[in-house]
Amino acid sequence: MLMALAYMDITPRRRLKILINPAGGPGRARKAFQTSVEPILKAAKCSLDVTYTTHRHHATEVCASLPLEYDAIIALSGDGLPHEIFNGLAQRPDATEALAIPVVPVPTGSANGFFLNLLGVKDGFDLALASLNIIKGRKMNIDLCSITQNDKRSFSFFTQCVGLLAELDLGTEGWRWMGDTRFVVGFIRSAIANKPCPVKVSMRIVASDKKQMVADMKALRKAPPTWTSVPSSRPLSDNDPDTRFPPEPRSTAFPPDRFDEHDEEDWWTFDKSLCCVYAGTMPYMGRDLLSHPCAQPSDGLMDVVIQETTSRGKLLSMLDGADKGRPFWLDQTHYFKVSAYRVSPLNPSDTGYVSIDGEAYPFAPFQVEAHPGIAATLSLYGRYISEFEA
Ligand SMILES: Nc1ncnc2c1ncn2[C@@H]1O[C@H](COP(=O)(O)OP(=O)(O)OP(=O)(O)O)[C@@H](O)[C@H]1O
Repeated sequence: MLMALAYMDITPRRRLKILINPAGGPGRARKAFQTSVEPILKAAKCSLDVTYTTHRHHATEVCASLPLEYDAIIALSGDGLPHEIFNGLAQRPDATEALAIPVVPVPTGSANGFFLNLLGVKDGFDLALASLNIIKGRKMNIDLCSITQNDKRSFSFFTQCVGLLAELDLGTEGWRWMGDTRFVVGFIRSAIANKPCPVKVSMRIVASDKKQMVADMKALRKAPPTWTSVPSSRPLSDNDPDTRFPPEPRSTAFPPDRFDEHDEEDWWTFDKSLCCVYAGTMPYMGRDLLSHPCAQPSDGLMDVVIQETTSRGKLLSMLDGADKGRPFWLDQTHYFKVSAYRVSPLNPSDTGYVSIDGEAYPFAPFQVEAHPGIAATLSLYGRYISEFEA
C-alpha cells in the first residue's frame, strides 16, 4: 500500500546499468556515487550493475553489447559519457530497441548540460535530485542527431559547435579542475582573439522568425507534458515482482538519413562572415549559457545559431544575460529551426575546432539530421526546464 502511494504509476525497484567516469570534470564521480547516489538508489531497492570507465570510448564499447534487460542506463559524468552511450546504442543492429532504454545523467562532469536541461539550473548539480529522477522519473523521448563526416556516421544527443564555442570547450580541456568556470574564462580568451570561422553553413530551414518561434515555444510549455511510455499502472505491493517498461514494438537498426550529402534543392546558405555556429536539441549548453531557448525534446528539429562576426566589445557583452538567453535577441545572433544542416571549411587548408557533444571531431565537412524522438531519458517534468527571458 505504502509502495503504491509512493510510486503511483511508476514501477519501483528499477534495474540500472551504471557507468561512472572517474576522470570527468573535477574527478568527483567515484566519491559522489559512493556517498550520495548509491545509498539513495539502494534504499529505493534498485538493482545496480556498476562499471567504472577506464578509457575513452569505454562506455560506447559497453553499450554496443549490453543485454537489453535494464530499465535505465545511468551516466555519472558530464556530457561525454552520454554521447558515448548513445553512440554505442545507436550503432547496434537492434538500435531502436536499445535506444528505447532511457539514458539518464548524474552531474559529475564540467558543464553537465544534459542534467541542467532535465532538472533546471536552480537546483544546480543536485545529486539527490538526480537520484530521485532515476527512481521516479518518467520516460521522455528525445531527438538524436545523425552526423555524417568522411563517410562515417556517428550520433549527437546534445550540441554540435564550430568556431568560438568549440574552441572554448575543446581548447580548455586542461582546465577541467575549474569545473564550469573554465567555459567563461575560455569565452573571454576566444572573444579577445575574435577570429572569424572559415566555414560555409547550409540548412533546410523550417522556421526563422524569432518572435514566432518564442510564441510557439510558450504555447508548447503550457500544454500538458507528453509522457511517451508509462510503466504498468497495476497496484503494487512490497512483494510484487517488478514490471518493466513495456517492450518497444519494433527492433531495427537506426533509420537511414533522409537527405543526401549532395542534395542542394531547398537548402539555404548563410552568406555572411561568421565567428561561430552552434546547433542543439536542448536549451542549455551550460549553466551560464542558455543557447537554444526554443529547443524541444522530440520535435525532430535542431536549433541552429550562427553568430555573425562582430567587434570584441559586442562579443564580450554577450556574457551579460547569457544564462537567461538574452543574446537570442541580438541582431548578430541568427537563429533557425532546421531539419538538417551541413558545415564545410571554406578551404581544405583551414584549421579549427569541431565539437560534437563536447567531444573533438575533425575540422572537415559534416552533415547533420535530427531523428525525432528515437532516444529516451527520464524526466520529472516531461519537458526541458529553462529560465528564458522571453
Ligand atoms: N577512465 C578514464 N580516463 C580518462 N578519460 C576517460 C575515462 N573514462 C572516460 N573518459 C573520457 O572522459 C571524457 C570527458 O568526460 P565527461 O563528459 O564525463 O567530463 P567533462 O568533459 O569534464 O564534462 P562535460 O562534458 O559536462 O563538460 C570523455 O571523452 C570520456 O571518453
